[in-house]
Amino acid sequence: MDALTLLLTRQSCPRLVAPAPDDAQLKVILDAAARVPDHGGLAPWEFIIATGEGLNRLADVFVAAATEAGEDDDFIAKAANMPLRAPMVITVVAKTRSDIKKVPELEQQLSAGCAVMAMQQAAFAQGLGGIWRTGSFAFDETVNKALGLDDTDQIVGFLYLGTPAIEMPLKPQKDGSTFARYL
Ligand SMILES: Cc1cc2nc3c(=O)[nH]c(=O)nc-3n(C[C@H](O)[C@H](O)[C@H](O)COP(=O)(O)O)c2cc1C
Repeated sequence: MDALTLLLTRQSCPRLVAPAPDDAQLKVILDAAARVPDHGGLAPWEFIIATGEGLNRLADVFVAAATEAGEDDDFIAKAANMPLRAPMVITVVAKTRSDIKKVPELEQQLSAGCAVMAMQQAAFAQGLGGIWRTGSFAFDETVNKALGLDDTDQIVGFLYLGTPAIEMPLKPQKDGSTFARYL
């Protein structure tokens, strides 16, 4: 797939099944993430890969967080199933530093966000599917602790990856110029 076709046809796929990205595909996905714009070369990211049993461990983390938050049984049951909606989930964490004056933390989080997008694009370009999700567990102290994150870390996405279960019709193209203006 050429670069412009990728940029102009990328879309999310919420229905994902096995197989997960294989080792070679995953390497491309992670290398694409490590290639994103990164002010100051801080590499302010961490990619936590869950597949196989790891998905059950992530489900346990979500259940613990939902329980701790006092959610009802329906939500807890939903939480237990969330990571099982794909054969691989990569939790992308912005590991920001506040002591670097020339690189505000927002820029570091944006770089981590770019990493999510780069990974989704790298998956898509290899014929895989993916969807970037967040939800309350991206902003949850219990989840952060269970994943061994620091207080200053911020989860910017759970990237669900796998093989598209269905062929997604191409969404209509939005006209980008409608969001633009000249100064
Ligand atoms: C930061 C961020 C968080 C998101 N969180 C969710 C989410 O929790 N659940 C969801 O269904 N979609 C979420 N989305 C939207 C999907 O990733 C996706 O972009 C959307 O379904 C539109 O599909 P498209 O990418 O094919 O245009 C999020 C997108 C972004 C950028």
